[in-house]
Amino acid sequence: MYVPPALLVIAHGSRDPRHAATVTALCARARALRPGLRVEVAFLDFNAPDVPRALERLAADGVREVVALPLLLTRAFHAKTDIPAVLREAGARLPGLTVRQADVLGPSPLLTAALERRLYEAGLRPGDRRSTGVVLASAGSSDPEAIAVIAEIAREWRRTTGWCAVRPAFASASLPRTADAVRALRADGAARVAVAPYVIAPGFLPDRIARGAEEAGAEVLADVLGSAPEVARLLVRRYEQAAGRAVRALAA
Ligand SMILES: C[C@@]1(CC(=O)O)c2cc3[nH]c(cc4nc(cc5[nH]c(cc(n2)[C@H]1CCC(=O)O)[C@@](C)(CC(=O)O)[C@@H]5CCC(=O)O)C(CC(=O)O)=C4CCC(=O)O)c(CCC(=O)O)c3CC(=O)O
Ligand SMILES: [Co+2]
Repeated sequence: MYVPPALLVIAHGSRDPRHAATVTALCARARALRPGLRVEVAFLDFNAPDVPRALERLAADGVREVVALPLLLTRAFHAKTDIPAVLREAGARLPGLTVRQADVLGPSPLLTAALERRLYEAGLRPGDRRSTGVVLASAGSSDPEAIAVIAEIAREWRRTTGWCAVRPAFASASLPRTADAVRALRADGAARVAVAPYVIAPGFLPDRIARGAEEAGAEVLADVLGSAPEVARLLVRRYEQAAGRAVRALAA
């Protein structure tokens, strides 16, 4: 009988307890979309279980195949270096287990849809589009590829949906900060500025984004992506893309 690979969602982790609570809620939503699929969570830092412990548990339960899905929006340090190293190391100690790393979540039209959902929940209306400048406020990275992708998402979002302007901002490692992007949008002539945090869960960096929005007087601050239904669907999609590759690899 074909048993689909288990899904191990690998989240960043945070000292802020809202982070793990949000990740847990998101995974519950993904589980509800695929009853029968085993979905577990592990954290890179700050929260338990860590990735080796979660893989040990799966192996102990007789699981043979795992899709490890980075709960990350960009292919940067954590996705390119950190997670592959952790998986290699843990996998070497669990020879009965095959672990495949799925692609990161972004970019995806589902994420843009979730950003729009959060903006409307925060009070924007469809008629506000042409007079509203939006800050795409990401966590930031020292990886230039990730920064370039965020800038491209901002351009594409503006082009396809008709916001007055969309500017990227970064909460760590890279510039501009949220407050600078809010001021730049005002200088562009936006009548109203909305900050859309492009992050998964509340925590240290999202709080920094919120402070920047407040400091520069943004009219609207959207919630984080969190357990938006579009994000839960995207988890399942990235799992299926990686699991499909696994099935083809077995057949070859
Ligand atoms: C490597 C680095 C930047 C660099 O230098 O490249 C970087 C990279 C990335 N972090 C990402 C995400 C998150 N980072 C945090 C938290 C912290 N991140 C911090 C630092 C650094 N993070 C730089 C190392 C500097 C160094 O220490 O050498 C901390 C320690 C301190 C600080 O920022 O000052 C602070 C802990 C604060 C504390 O102590 O509590 C949280 C949780 C939270 O915010 O609470 C989330 C989840 C947000 C969410 O929910 O989405 C992503 C996005 C991945 C994606 O989704 O794409 C990338 C990009 C990537 O992978 O590169
Ligand atoms: Co970080």
